[in-house]
Amino acid sequence: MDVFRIEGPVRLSGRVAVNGSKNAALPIMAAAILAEGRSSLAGVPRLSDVRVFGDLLQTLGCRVERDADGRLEIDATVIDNPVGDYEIVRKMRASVCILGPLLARYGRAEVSMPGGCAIGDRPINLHVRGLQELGATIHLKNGYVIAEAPDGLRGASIFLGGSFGSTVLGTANIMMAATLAKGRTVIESAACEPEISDLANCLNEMGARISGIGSPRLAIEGVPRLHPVRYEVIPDRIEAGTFMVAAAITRGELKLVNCRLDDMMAVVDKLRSVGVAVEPDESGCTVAGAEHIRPTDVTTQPYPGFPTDLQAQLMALLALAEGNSVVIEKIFPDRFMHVAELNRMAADLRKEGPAVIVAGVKNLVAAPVMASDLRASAALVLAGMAAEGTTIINRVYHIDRGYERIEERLNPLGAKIYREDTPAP
Ligand SMILES: CC(=O)N[C@H]1[C@@H](OP(=O)(O)OP(=O)(O)OC[C@H]2O[C@@H](n3ccc(=O)[nH]c3=O)[C@H](O)[C@@H]2O)O[C@H](CO)[C@@H](O)[C@@H]1O
Ligand SMILES: C=C(OP(=O)(O)O)C(=O)O
Repeated sequence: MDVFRIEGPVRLSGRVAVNGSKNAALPIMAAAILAEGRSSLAGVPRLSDVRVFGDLLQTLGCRVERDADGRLEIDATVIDNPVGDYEIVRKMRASVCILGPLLARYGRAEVSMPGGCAIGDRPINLHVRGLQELGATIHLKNGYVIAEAPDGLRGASIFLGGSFGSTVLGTANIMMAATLAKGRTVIESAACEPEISDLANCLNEMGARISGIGSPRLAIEGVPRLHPVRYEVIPDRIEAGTFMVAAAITRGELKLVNCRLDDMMAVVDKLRSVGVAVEPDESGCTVAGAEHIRPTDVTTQPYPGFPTDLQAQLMALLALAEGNSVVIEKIFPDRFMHVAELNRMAADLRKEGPAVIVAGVKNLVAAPVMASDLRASAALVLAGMAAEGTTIINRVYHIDRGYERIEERLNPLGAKIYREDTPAP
């Protein structure tokens, strides 16, 4: 099993290109199911989540391969096994978004319930209810969601709100299903995340008729069929945010290219408020750390608020601020697995329900730590680059889910991150 050995502290400088977005690419890969034929996607990052999703599509009957230019080609001419197998689906939450497209194209889908994971409870009740409102019958058998619509789906008005805001993948699932439904669907309280807008734009390129893109009210006029697409996914705003914090926590300076600051207003605003300089330019921005980081309060929220997927990384930075900060997690109130690990590195963090009080310390100190989930692992890499000494991060397969060979991208900028193989215990 791979571990990271990180030597710190370092100061990063240089230019780094942000990859295509994982959380846009995965639902867009699912959208390829909706059209008979071969779709071609650019900007799909080479991540373990993408490989797993490709394996899932292949089990359905699709052919998935990279072409010579690195585009991901998905041939969905044949879908002959509309089953999302437990062994694959359990690895990744996004697998659940094959449910809507399979149901719409094939009239039936059996998809294993995605398990809970280290970031807390992750129900799919809103996905199920939305699909039922489109006319599907749904029941649970042996841990599988069995969804059927032999006579097709029909448009409906669907409300997707909850106390936490909306559901991102739930919006994706229902929007995809509705593209082939008879009549008009309106999704109220739809997720407004840029990844949902990217999916909607891709679906429209496939012949769908979706309006209200980027707003909480999506209207979808059903069409009889969609066609395959050539499409390029948007840059990953979470990877970009992670690189921004990397510049800040190492008091370095990074130029980010392929970065859409317009998708990151809350992040940029928060970083500026603690003293980090973010200067936009034609292809992205330059981010420069400060010798002194100011404390702040931050609450994670649905887009356009501060994203939960950057909460752990920001907390690593605030651990070094001059004073006390408060981090409140409103989307996944238990998403704090990084707290104990950062404390092992001499941070001073105290969890109080869905909040963490961060008492800034002068220095972090290297330690052996455990990666528990994707963004918690990213926070540990960031902390490791700032800490004095040798940090060992176990279970780095979590970080490979969402960051492509992160050590090979940070080391040319001055990081000292070494991937080492340790025998399983
Ligand atoms: C692959 C992908 O894109 N994952 C992202 C997606 O996850 P995902 O789409 O799974 O997250 P959701 O937006 O669905 O979850 C938001 C909140 O809604 C609740 N909920 C969700 C569905 C449901 O049927 N019932 C329900 O109660 C969840 O428990 C959570 O409290 O959005 C999250 C919130 O921005 C991000 O952290 C994840 O990185
Ligand atoms: C939580 C994440 O992904 P997933 O929803 O696939 O677990 C993430 O990208 O931060």
